Order: sequence, then C-alpha cells, then structure tokens
Amino acid sequence: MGAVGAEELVRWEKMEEAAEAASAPAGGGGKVEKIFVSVRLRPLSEKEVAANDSCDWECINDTTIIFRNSLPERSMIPTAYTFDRVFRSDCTTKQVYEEGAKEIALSVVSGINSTIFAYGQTSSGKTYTMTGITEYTAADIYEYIHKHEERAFVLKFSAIEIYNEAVKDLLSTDSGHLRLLDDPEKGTVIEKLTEETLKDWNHLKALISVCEAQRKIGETSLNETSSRSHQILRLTIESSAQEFLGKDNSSTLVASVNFVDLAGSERASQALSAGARLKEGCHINRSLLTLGTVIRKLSKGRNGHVPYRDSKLTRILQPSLGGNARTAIICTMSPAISHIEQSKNTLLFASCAKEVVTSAQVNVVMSDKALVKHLQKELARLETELRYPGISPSIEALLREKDAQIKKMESEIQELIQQRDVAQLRVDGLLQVVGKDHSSRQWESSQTSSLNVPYACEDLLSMTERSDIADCSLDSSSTKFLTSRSQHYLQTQKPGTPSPRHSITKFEFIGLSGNQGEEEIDKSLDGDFEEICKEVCCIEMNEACRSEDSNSLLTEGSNSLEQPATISSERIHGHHIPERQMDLGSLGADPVTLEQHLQNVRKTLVNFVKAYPDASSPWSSWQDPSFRTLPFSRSRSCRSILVSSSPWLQEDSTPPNLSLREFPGRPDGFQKKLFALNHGSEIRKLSVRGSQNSEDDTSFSGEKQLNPDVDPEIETTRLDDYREPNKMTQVHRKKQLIIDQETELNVVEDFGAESTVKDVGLESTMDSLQSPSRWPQEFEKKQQEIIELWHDCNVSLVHRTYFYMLFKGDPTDSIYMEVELRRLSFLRSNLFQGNVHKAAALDQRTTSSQSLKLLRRERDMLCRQMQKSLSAAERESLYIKWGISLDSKQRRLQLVRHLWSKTKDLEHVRESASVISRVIGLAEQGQALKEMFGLTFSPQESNRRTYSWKHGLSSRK
Ligand SMILES: Nc1ncnc2c1ncn2[C@@H]1O[C@H](COP(=O)(O)OP(=O)(O)OP(=O)(O)O)[C@@H](O)[C@H]1O
Repeated sequence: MGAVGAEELVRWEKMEEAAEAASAPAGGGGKVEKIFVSVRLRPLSEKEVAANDSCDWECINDTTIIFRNSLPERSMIPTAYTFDRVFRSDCTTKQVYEEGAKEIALSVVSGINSTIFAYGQTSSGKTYTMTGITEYTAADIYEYIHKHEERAFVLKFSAIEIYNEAVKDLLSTDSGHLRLLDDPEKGTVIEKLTEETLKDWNHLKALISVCEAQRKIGETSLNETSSRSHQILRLTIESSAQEFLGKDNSSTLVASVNFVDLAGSERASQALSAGARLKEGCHINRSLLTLGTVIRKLSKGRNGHVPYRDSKLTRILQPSLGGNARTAIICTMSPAISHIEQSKNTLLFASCAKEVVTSAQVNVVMSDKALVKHLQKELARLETELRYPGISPSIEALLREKDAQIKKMESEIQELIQQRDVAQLRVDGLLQVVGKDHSSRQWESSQTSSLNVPYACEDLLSMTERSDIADCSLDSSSTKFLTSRSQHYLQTQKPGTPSPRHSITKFEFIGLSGNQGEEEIDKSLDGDFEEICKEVCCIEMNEACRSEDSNSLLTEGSNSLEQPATISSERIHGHHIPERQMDLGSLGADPVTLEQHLQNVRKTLVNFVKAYPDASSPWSSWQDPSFRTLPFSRSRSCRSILVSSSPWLQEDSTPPNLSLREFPGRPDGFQKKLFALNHGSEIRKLSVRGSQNSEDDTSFSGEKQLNPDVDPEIETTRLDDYREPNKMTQVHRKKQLIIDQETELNVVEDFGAESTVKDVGLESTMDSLQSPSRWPQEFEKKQQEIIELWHDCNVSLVHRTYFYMLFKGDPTDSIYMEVELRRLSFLRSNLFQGNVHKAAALDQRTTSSQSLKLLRRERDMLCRQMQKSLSAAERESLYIKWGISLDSKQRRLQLVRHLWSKTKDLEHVRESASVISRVIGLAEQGQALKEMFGLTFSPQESNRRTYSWKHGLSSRK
C-alpha cells in the first residue's frame, strides 16, 4: 500500500472540478476511451522451476512482450504482442498498480465508475495482483479523502462471488444465492446485496478479510489456493461539497470502483481436476468463454448482439464492459513454456480487450429541486438544438432577433396592404358614382368651342368641384378656392355688380395657355393643372384688389350699367368683348391667332379629360406609384368615403394649393364646404349658359325644357360671331333675352344644381336639398339602408359611429349619405356577394372573411380601449344596461360584440354609437367631423404613423 503523490492529487482535483463544472447527470455524453490493458508476467513458480520449465516470454519494452521459443523447431519467428503496458516478472504489484490501474481506479473519487480486472489462467497471479491493487487503491482513496476536507465522503463496500454461476454475498453469512434484477435506470442490480458503509480504512481491511475468508478456494494441481469463483469487490464513493450539504441545490458525485478477481481458466487435464473441481472448472471456463465472446464482440464495435446475459459475470459487469465506466484489465500469465497455449489465449483475450471502448461519465445525483431546474435548462437547450441544429447560442439569439424583426415587418406590410386594398375598394366604389360625370366631361370637353373657352375653364372648376364632392380629403385651399369662386359668381350675378374682372383674368390665362405650342399643351396634365391653378391663384390674389378694380371697372365700363344686371355668359361675352379684344390685342393676337389658341386650349382640355376614365381615370392616378406615395392629409376614414380624383388636389404636386391655403377669408367649416358644393351649381350655371357644348345631353335637355325659348343658335356661337358685329349683336340680344328669362324664372340655379348633381349621380340628394319636406323620410330610409349595409359589409364600428354621429339629418348630409350608400352597395355587390371576377380584376384582397377578421380585431382593440377610457363604475353601468352579467367572463368583449348588432333597432344603434364614442373619446360631432372625414381646414399632420389607434380603427372597414 502506498500514498498518493502530490501530482496525482492535483490531477484528481482537476478531475473533480471538471466533474462539478460538467454537472451532467447520468445519460449525458461521457468520455470515450478504450479499456486499458496491461500484461503482467509472473516469475516462474517453484514448481515450474522444479519442472525445469523454461521462460520463453520476454518483455522487450514497457508495451511489448514477445515469445521466444527456446525449442529449436519453434524458434523461427518470435511473436510480439503490444499492449498499453507490460510488466516483467520482476515488477512489483505497486508498480503494476501505479502504471496499470491507479488512474483508472481513482476516477471513482471524481464520480466516474471504474473497474479493474485481473484475467489469466489459473495460478498466473490474478489474486496475487488484485489483492495488492485493491489495497493500494483503497489506501489512495482514503488519502484523497483526508486531503479534501471541503467535501464530505461516504464510502460503501459490498462483495460478491459468482460460484458455479450463482451469486453469493461475501459479506453475508447467509449461504443463499442472490438474484439479479434489471433496473431501468441502474441496469442489473443484485438483490439484497449487503452494502457496508465504511467507517475507516481499517474497517475496509476487515471486510476484505471477511471476503477472503468467504471466497471459495480449492486446491488444484496448479494452485494450492486456487480461486474457484469470480470475486467482485465494490467500493462505492459518494461525495458532496460541505457547503451545500442538506441544501436544495446540492449535488452528489456517486461512483463505484470494482475490483474483479476472476477465476482462472484451466484445462482439466492440467489442473487434474475432478469431481467438484471439475464442475467448478466447467462453470469457470463457461463464464470466461462468455466474457471472451463479449469482449470480442465489443472489440469489433457495437454492431449486433452482445451476449451479456449469457453469464452472470458479464451481466453484472456489463457497465464495465463498454459502458459507463473506465476499465483496466491486467492479464496475468505464467512465463512457463508448459502454459504456452493458455498464455497465448490470455494474450488473445487481451488483444481483443484493448479494442473495447467505454464511455465513462461523471455520475451526479441532484436534489429534487436542483434536478428540476437542471432538467428545465436541459429541455430548453434540447429544444433549441432541435430548432436550430448546429447553431451556436449567439447565432441563435441573433436569429431570434431577426425573426422578431421579420414578424414586425410582415405585420406592417400586412397593415399597409390592407389599407391600400380598402382604399382601392372605396375608390372603385366612388368611381361608380362619378364615372358618369367623367364620361360627360370627356364629351363636353371635346365639344368645347372657341367662344366657350372661358366656360371651358369654368368646366374645369366644376370638375374640380366634383372631385371635391368625391373627395372629402380635398384640402382647405381647394375648398376655399371653389367657395370663393362660387361666392364671387354669385356676387357678379347681382344687379350692379362690377364687371367680372376675374373672368377676364381667367380668360387671359387661357389665352396665355393658348400661346403655348401644341407640344407644350400636350404635356403632362399635371403641368396644365398647375398652370390653371396658378391662374386660379392669380384670381384669388386679385380678390384683394377687387374693390379697387371694381371702381375702375365701374368707371371704365359704365356701359355695363346699361346692360342687364344679371351676369350671364352672353352678358359676359357681350359686355367684355371690347375688353377681351383689348387684352388679346395686347398679346398681339389677331382673331385668327386667337382662334388657334383656343383650339389649343381645347386640346388641352380634351387631354385633361382623357386622363379620366374610362381608359385612364382618377383610378389610374391612384394606381400611379407616385400617387400612392403621396401622404394622406386626412383621416383614413375620410379616404374610405371620398377619394381624390384630381391630380391637382395632391398637395405635393400642386404648389398653388399651398398658396390658396393662404388666401384670406377662406371658408373654414363644413357648412362652407357644403356651400361650395351646393353652389357649384353657380359655376355650372355659367358653364351651361356659356357653353352648351360642355353639358351632356341630359343637361341640355333639361335646360331646353326649362328654357324652351332658347335659341338653338346659341349653341353654334363661335368666335366668328364676334367678327361680325351685327350677328354678334343679334346673338347677344337673344342670349340676353334668355338670361333675363332665367333670372325672372329663377331656374338657372336650379338647373345648374341639377346638372351638377346629375354629373355626379346624386340627383336624389339634390332633391332633398330642394324638397326639404321630403328629406326627413328620405334621410331615415337612407340611414337604415346604410346601417344594414355597414352590417353586411363588416364595416368598422368606429366608422359607423363617426358617420352616425356626423350625419343626423341635415339636408346637406344627403350628398354624403348617397356616396356612402353607393360605396357600400358596390362593396356588397362586388366583393361580398361573390363577384370574384370583379374583385380579382381590381386586385381586391379584402374579402368578407378578411373584413370580419378586421372587425374582430377592432372589437378587441375597443375592448382594450374600454378598459382605459371607462372607469370600472362606468363599465359596470354599461354591463347592467346591456344585460351582461357582472359575474360573467369577458364582459367587455361581450359588450363590444353587442354593439351595432341590431340593424333594425335605431335605439340600439344610437346607444351603440354613444358607447363607442365614449370609448374612443369622441366628445362631440365636431371632432368626428374633423377626424373622421377630414373636413377640418387646419393643417394636417403628414406623418401617418402619428395617428392614434382611433384613426387606425376608423380605416379598417
Ligand atoms: N508476481 C508474482 N510474484 C511472486 N509470486 C507470485 C506472483 N504472482 C503469483 N504469485 C504466486 O503464484 C501463486 C498463484 O498465484 P495466484 O493464486 O494469485 O494465482 P491465481 O491466478 O489467482 O490462480 P487461481 O486462478 O487458481 O486462483 C501464488 O502462490 C502467488 O504467491
């Protein structure tokens, strides 16, 4: 027995630290290594020497042993055998231990199982070797324990022998045999095996002595004290850090070292065994044969069946044979030539054994809590490995981050697509409404005559207005412009109104446009519109000088006082011909040139109209990428109802609008907006009277019906007329007569309104304006229709609320209600009733299911907002009012689901709108007006992302 060196102890410490760091429970990946195989050659025994046996084996170095046959006939080729270590006959057991077993044996203190075998023929020195190895190991273990007081160790000892294929407990006096059991976790266990907890080294020595005494020993011819059984001494070591003892997070290293002293193989003839010895020898040889088979199979890899269960020896030693243990085999052999065959067999066994691989691992027993924690951690690690095989944790974290970013971007893309689709859907619906108008524009523009040039410009204004009608997102400047135009014309219609300087200015502008070459005129429509807008801006700016101009005009045009007071197209023409001629003259344009200019202007106008449907409509503008990039200056709901159809309504592309926005005295409210809309008729009136060609057939027929005395000649009036004073005077008189009649009959305005309304397909709305007595019934009817359409089309609840709160029956609401009605009808007929082809043609992606999904999402958001907006008491009050049990789950969601669910019940609708307006903080109609329909004229934020959730909701229809 010897002490462990300092160097070894350091290595043990490192091993232990590694074991603790690994903290890997059994079953994890272990250290894979081959069985350490050494050969020990004993000296010739006295008997062998006496028998004059020769020693033909020679250890030529520490790893190779060769057989030199001393017999002449066999001395041809020496056979060499190489192993991990070979020990000459003069080597001490201590040396064998140190170099052939110690490292492996002492792995046990690091929580690693180990096994030391002694294999060899009978009387080769197995017991001699293993007795020493066991003592040295035990001594070193106790030495280690003594040096590691920071850890608490518990040593247990057990011992068995396998005699005649029966397992016997060497620490028990009971002579009964022990059963082998299969444990799913531990493998083969020996039932009722005595396991003594060692008190100290002396205790172990005493127990070992008991085992020696208990072991079956028999005398053979080869060995007086031949071991007739396989003996396995097991020393189990449990160790824990002192500081964690008894704590939840403590862990314990548990491992065993087995000292296996096999019975020696023997030839019956050599051992001269008979009777009991012969029987023992048979069992010994059989079990050793199985061991050899197992080793041989294992040495060839783990393919196929390994017959561990063929013997109790291999069954018990299974973990040590290619399992969770470090294993060393010391093959002992007699140098005597008389045992040459047995010695070769031993070396053959050793050769196979050195190829066997084991996978030893640190065995840690954890406390329950520590185990749970560890398993959770391990589970997470395994899940990650499954998800990202072969990816390091840092890359994994990066991937997660990227995944999150991708999800976020996908969500944003989805939202944008939805917004786009909804907007397109609404535009298309409105297109149905205004399509007729655009068609008529095409026609009338193509028919615009030279004399009608000023009125063609008026037509443009009217078109702008219709765009305005069709688009609540029209900014304030446009509205102001239209309104001011309307007001201006109204003023100029009054008797004694100063000369319409604006018309002249406008005419000058048209003339200037006409000076442009054909190519310039046919340039992009945006350019034309910009020029027009500049002209409009010029008009507006001239407003400031109107009084001054008026004075001068009053003086200059005293003749005007002699003309009929009402400003009509003919009056304008007639009255201002000299002035216009003067203006044109100042441009150096003779009548022929002017005619050419006017033709050019007509082309411009035709081109403009061509930009509208059918071939390329405002819809196409919408689809233009540059158009799509334009920021919406109004709420999304506003877009849902009314969509811009005129390129010059785009703020980004129409600087004049910005100028117009600065114009003083602009209208700043919804009523003024409607005023402009309603009095678009005034603009149209001028257009109609001045440019019959600019009206569609229906309009004309209407005028003709209203004015049966209209001279058809008016329709053929051309600039040439002005070159013929007599004819011009005649025409003028006739037209003036008509104007007078119109004034007297007060039908001009009605007609204008009617024509405008017809253009946008809103005849019925104007009926309501002109027939207030019928409007209340009409309103209720439309309101009911809209409510049901909202329901059918899964329209946003917030949108419904805004709309409901905004339009309460004022006659001016009729236009908006008509637009909403038609839009929803279109939605339902084309997208919600299976018009797949239409939807596909429009690249519409909003389906009924999608709108339902959006509606559900809106309800969820309302739910959340309700939590924020309403106090608990308010919510309770609502639950009671809406018949929702205060004990029920998801009360808020229940409430939101109730909202707007009964389309026929107007009281329900009113209360639904009331609840939602409270939830979203809609204080008054004005706010709804501003936020929902974008009719506020205050500067709008351009950043769409600044919209609150309310705006977002309102867009989801
Ligand atoms: N290396 C050695 N040096 C000196 N004597 C030895 C050596 N090896 C064995 N012996 C002696 O050889 C004899 C047989 O040894 P041992 O009993 O250990 O053999 P064995 O292999 O265990 O035999 P068996 O299988 O029959 O039990 C013993 O008397 C022992 O003292």
